[in-house]
Amino acid sequence: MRLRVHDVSVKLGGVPILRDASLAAEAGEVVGLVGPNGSGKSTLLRTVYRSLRPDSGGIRLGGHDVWAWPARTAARQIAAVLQDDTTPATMTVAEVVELGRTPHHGLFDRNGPGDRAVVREAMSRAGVLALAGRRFGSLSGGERQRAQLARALAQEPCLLILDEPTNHLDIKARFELLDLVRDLGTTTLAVMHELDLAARVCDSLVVLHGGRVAAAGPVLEALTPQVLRRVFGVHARAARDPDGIIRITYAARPLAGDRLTPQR
Ligand SMILES: Nc1ncnc2c1ncn2[C@@H]1O[C@H](COP(=O)(O)OP(=O)(O)OP(=O)(O)O)[C@@H](O)[C@H]1O
Repeated sequence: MRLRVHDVSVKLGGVPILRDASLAAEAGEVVGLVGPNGSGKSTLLRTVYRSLRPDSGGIRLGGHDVWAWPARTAARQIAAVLQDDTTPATMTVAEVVELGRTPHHGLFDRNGPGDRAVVREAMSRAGVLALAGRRFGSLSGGERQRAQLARALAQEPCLLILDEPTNHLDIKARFELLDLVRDLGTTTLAVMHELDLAARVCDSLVVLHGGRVAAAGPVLEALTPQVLRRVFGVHARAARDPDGIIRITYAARPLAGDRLTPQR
């Protein structure tokens, strides 16, 4: 489903955190939200998954105002995998993933055969089927991350929200998870810190800086040397290599060909 965030502004404690932030994700696209620490990425995500109502602007999913939906409708449409995880440690992985089915029926209704098949498939895709009987609290950081993703997949959402999805994952697991996200075909908005990984998985990027959108578009259009320097404070260049993979080269000094403001 197509996502539109238009002119979202948020103040927290009287301080402007987001200023007229807009972004778009077409149906099935993976859009990366990148920017330095404190630029407002998590705050913007919160307005989309309805944990924080924007002061102005709006969020539309498939043409519907997500803030006008009843909570249950929104829970069926939007799944979020977040860092601040409050999942009870005593629940098994299977029970955690089953929670993803709750918006599709009542909290106290039992899962039917259809639900159980969805849960099993979600665990299989996220690579946690072998952990189904393990207590959530006994999992490693990466295993928890995959269990949370399985719960989100079991929700069968139209929009997937990911906050630093590769945190805690080893390098192989990072690539596996990002390839899985790509293959889902679900509209996805993901906060990502590692620009190389964002470039690999995302159809387009939105660069936040001081609560405003500083650049947006296909990866190579968004991550220009100027944006990398002005927003992230690094000398770097993004380029597609002969394998078709976008790589980012970082340097201690300005790279040849960079246009720099003359130094006094
Ligand atoms: N309740 C609050 N009151 C005041 N300021 C807040 C509040 N919550 C967040 N902020 C501030 O809003 C700004 C944006 O925070 P946010 O978590 O959205 O940034 P971020 O880009 O996700 O950062 P990071 O990359 O470090 O996770 C930060 O300066 C943060 O300190």
